[in-house]
Amino acid sequence: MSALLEFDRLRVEIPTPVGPRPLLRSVSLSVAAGEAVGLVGESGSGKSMTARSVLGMLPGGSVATGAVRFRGVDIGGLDPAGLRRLRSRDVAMVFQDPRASVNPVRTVGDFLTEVLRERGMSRAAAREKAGGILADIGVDRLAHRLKQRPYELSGGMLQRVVIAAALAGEPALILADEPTTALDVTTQEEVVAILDEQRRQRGTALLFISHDLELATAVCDRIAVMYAGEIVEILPAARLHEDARHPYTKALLKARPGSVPPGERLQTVPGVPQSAIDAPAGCVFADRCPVVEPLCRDTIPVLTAGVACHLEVS
Ligand SMILES: Nc1ncnc2c1ncn2[C@@H]1O[C@H](COP(=O)(O)OP(=O)(O)OP(=O)(O)O)[C@@H](O)[C@H]1O
Repeated sequence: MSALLEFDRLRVEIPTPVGPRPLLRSVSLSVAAGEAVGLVGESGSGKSMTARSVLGMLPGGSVATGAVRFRGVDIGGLDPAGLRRLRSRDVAMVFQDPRASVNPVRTVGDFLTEVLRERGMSRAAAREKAGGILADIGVDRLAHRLKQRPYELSGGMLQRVVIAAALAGEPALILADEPTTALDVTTQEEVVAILDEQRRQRGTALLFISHDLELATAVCDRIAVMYAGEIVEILPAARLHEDARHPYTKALLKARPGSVPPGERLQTVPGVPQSAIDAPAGCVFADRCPVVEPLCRDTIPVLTAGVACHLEVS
């Protein structure tokens, strides 16, 4: 299966007064056409940075090495027109806060038809197509909705509109960065179900960023576990519980709310989450790992057969 999207030892550094420091240490991951991959890990591990790198949205002054390839083309080598084309045609992004994605004073109809109009579709045809997608995802009173402005919609309804806009452009890939974290639990489930169903029907690939392992497992084919700027394990979502080998993945699984009987104290991953910038020289997880060995402290384990752990590679 050839990759639609491929991160090849992507490293991102920012300048600091004490010299360049990493935000991503080395990210290698591929997403096939139509595949859904979940990127999970604690806050600061670099999930958003990884997704943003696909659209060339890295912090100013940062330097990226390695490569991010879309359909085999290195995104780092695209000119501004190529990057615009990638953003408007091939890859759509859905962020955590839907209100940050929309212009507050424009109507839902204008927001939904923008990409289609840019591609030369007539206003009437674009409205019909946008309305059709809204209907597909269960939005009622279409004519009324198209005239509404973002502040008139609930967070859940607005995130549905943002997902509809992403789908309207018929991208090959959707990057969804914690798309339901800002919503209440029931709405979260509905919005995730819509994203899951619609992208399956259309054969759209998905990079689904979440700190919620259960949610990612429910909608993804594979799960990539990220820690301090590196992918430490990649495995099929259906085998996550049985096949997890990395000590960090195992710790995350134990820290899930459903992993302890009701009333018992929830386990946490011992220690504090680290970013790439303060990760140790060897294995990124060495400082918190319950089975750390001397080798782990100074030698970086390479991601081999889906896991980056010295104890798993002999
Ligand atoms: N604009 C920026 N300039 C400098 N450092 C940044 C910038 N944005 C993020 N970082 C740092 O890069 C690292 C990775 O951040 P990122 O937002 O990708 O993590 P994350 O895993 O998505 O976390 P969260 O779940 O909290 O969103 C963090 O240490 C963060 O502080």
